[in-house]
Amino acid sequence: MSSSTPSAPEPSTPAESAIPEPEATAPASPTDAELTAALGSWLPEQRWFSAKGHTVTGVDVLTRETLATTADLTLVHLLVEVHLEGADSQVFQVPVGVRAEVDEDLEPAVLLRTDGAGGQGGARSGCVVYDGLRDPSVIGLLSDLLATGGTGDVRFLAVPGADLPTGLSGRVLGAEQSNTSVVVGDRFLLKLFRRVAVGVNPDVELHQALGRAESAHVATLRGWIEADVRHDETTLGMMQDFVAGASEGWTAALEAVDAVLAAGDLGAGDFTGEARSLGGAVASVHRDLARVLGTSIAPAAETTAAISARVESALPVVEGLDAALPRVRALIEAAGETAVDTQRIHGDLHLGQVLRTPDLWVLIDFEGEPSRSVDERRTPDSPLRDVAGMVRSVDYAAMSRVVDLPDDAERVAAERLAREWVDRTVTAFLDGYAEEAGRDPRENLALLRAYELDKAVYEAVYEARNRPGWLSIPMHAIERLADG
Ligand SMILES: Nc1ncnc2c1ncn2[C@@H]1O[C@H](COP(=O)(O)OP(=O)(O)O)[C@@H](O)[C@H]1O
Ligand SMILES: O=P(O)(O)O[C@H]1O[C@H](CO)[C@@H](O[C@H]2O[C@H](CO)[C@@H](O)[C@H](O)[C@H]2O)[C@H](O)[C@H]1O
Repeated sequence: MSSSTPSAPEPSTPAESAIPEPEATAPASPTDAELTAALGSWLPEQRWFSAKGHTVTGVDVLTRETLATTADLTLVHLLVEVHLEGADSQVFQVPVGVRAEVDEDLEPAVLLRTDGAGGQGGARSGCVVYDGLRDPSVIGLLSDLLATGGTGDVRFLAVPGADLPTGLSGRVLGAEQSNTSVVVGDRFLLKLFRRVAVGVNPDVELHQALGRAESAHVATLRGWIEADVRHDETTLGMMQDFVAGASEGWTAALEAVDAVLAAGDLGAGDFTGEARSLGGAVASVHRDLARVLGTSIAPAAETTAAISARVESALPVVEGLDAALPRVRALIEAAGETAVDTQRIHGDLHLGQVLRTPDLWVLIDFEGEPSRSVDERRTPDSPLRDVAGMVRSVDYAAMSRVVDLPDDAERVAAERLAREWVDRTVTAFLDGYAEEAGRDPRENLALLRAYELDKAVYEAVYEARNRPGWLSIPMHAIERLADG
């Protein structure tokens, strides 16, 4: 990919471009001033806007590049810097479509309508600017650029032999998450990172490494999009095979929990077989990452200091966290006595990051926690962090189904059943991991618990900012962990 990842395959040479040349009839472009004014109110409403909870004090267009122009559509790539009160600014990627007018189905994606007044260089007609990733034609243009190799400031690079066809169109995936993923031609999954973290994104780097290891538990990487941001090569997106016919681990786990709660019987939603094979898949991916990218040892004190720092920084954001503080500190201290085996890991593993195909589990989204810097995310860490992430997620799946129940005897019974389901499922997951890894994560229980706590604190901050109705899920987990 770059000088910073020397073993990565070189991108393939661009073929003849399928992107049409600009045409005279293309719609007018908005000015930067129009864009920044509109983005100031539009960005905070987006699910992927990671600066929620901060007041936006200003928006600057950092870079603006027209990527493609057809008769009725201009695709403009924007990197925008959002200035925040009392916090560091954040950079977001916003590819926009510009048309003279849009169909009804694109109305919800509209960011700005100009009336044509205020344009630079004389009169111009009005235009509609909208979130490009909602438009199948825009997705098609991005995919064509990957297939043919875009050579502007935003670079489109295909993995050698990727053999990407042109002329595909796309659709946005239902659920918006930290980033925006679209399906292209029902064959590929194109993900555009929304908050741009300067540097090479671990999602591309680790997919490349696991490709070299021929891991069966990841989708094949086909290409990526990058640009220099503040002089550093920075990943903006990636294209990989779309895993067809797969169900998300989160959905599968919820179905099992629902069956248990509806029947009042653990046997009705047994997830232990799935959890066991999931544990095996995670262990297999860890082994491959260690083999290709190496291992190291870190003093446990470094790990516990980082967890303590996370807890401290969460205190002002998460109301009530301070009540558990002395017990939380004791839990963290207990983990600080041994050295930690480290390697590259997934970094943000949960049930929403695993896909169940008829044959096996596939792990996705190796980006790490989006709120960390790229350097932090690329630092080797204990595989127990991933194990803890999945343990927390099993708890989430069960508790998300009881969190909204009225506070009565029925809820108490449901909670008890849900907790038993969690215990069984977690045990099976850890058994499956131990069997494949040849090493049981429970051998270092104090460290495993410290990572669970770390994740629960991260989740508490995440929920406080994004889903306050679910805040009690990680808060209860913190209480349980703190109580030993
Ligand atoms: N290779 C793939 N094949 C099929 N679906 C995928 C693939 N990768 C991701 N997805 C789907 O896209 C969603 C978002 O992908 P993810 O990488 O987790 O994005 P984010 O960084 O926004 O969390 C996932 O929850 C999953 O349902
Ligand atoms: O969108 P990402 O995949 O990058 O992850 C972020 O959002 C997740 C929520 O979608 C959040 O995960 C938390 O909720 C999940 C259920 O929605 C649950 O499975 C996870 O265990 C829980 O941590 C994740 O932490 C955040 O980084």
